[in-house]
Amino acid sequence: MTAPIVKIRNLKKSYRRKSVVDIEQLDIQPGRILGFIGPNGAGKTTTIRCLLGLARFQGELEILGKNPYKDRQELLRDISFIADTAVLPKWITSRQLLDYLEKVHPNFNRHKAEGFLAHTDIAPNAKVSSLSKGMTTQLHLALVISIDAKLLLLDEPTLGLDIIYRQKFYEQLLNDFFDETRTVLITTHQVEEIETILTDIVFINRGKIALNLPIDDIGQHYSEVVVAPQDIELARSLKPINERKNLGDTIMLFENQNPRDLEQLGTLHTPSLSNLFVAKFASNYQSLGT
Ligand SMILES: Nc1ncnc2c1ncn2[C@@H]1O[C@H](COP(=O)(O)OP(=O)(O)OP(=O)(O)O)[C@@H](O)[C@H]1O
Repeated sequence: MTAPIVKIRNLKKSYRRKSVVDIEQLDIQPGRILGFIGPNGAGKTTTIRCLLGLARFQGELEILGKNPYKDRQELLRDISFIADTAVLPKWITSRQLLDYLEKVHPNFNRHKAEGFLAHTDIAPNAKVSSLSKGMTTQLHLALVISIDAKLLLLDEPTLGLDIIYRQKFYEQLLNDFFDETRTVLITTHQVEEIETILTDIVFINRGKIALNLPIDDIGQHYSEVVVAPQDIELARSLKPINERKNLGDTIMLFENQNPRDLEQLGTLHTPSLSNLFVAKFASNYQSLGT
């Protein structure tokens, strides 16, 4: 096996003695697109800040064999990122941004960025202050995926973008950025949009990893069954982790249950990422009456 791009062992981060990240172990190999998914306040952004060397942490964290806090300067050649609070200076124009990055970043490909921007309405002389929120994000994304980085960290990258551009962005990410030498980590609450491009999912809840699986293995561990009315009590006895109603049907989601037992109850299918998310985290929201 090749060396992981990201290696985490006992990563801990607290704010005012409150533990917000506590990840025992996580390795991310090159050539993977990992969805880093969790409820609000789960610790996703804090973990990304640690990966970027922007926050001190306890434990072991290596990116390309280096410590992001100590070797930040060196690592920034190989890491590209967009933060959920992404801001660009208001006074700068799109062209000036390209000029700047070309000068300061050895791995920035101006030609590529211009190609991405050609598909938007952003004029080279447009100041950031004159762009809409979504256009600013488009500009930022075009810059970020034009950096020849080994690791791309995307924290809610498509926030504020319309649906067509969101789809286009993920297409570009796959076709024009991603290859087997690179790694992408994406956090988003719009899980259904990234489901088809992910190779792996990591669910994080209250700072801890709740699930870490290649996307193709979900079906080996999780099954959804539309349960026939007469079998509902029997199905409940197999302890589904979630039960929901859909147009009068009762659908139950099971974790690590024998498929032969489940087949007696109805047709099995692999749950979508959003249904799996709800099943795993609905208990966080019980106080909301869900
Ligand atoms: N600078 C800070 N000072 C104190 N607490 C913080 C700070 N940054 C984050 N936290 C706390 O750490 C926890 C994790 O926050 P984080 O932003 O990592 O969550 P998240 O998973 O990215 O959430 P969301 O999906 O809502 O963006 C939260 O309880 C948050 O209040």
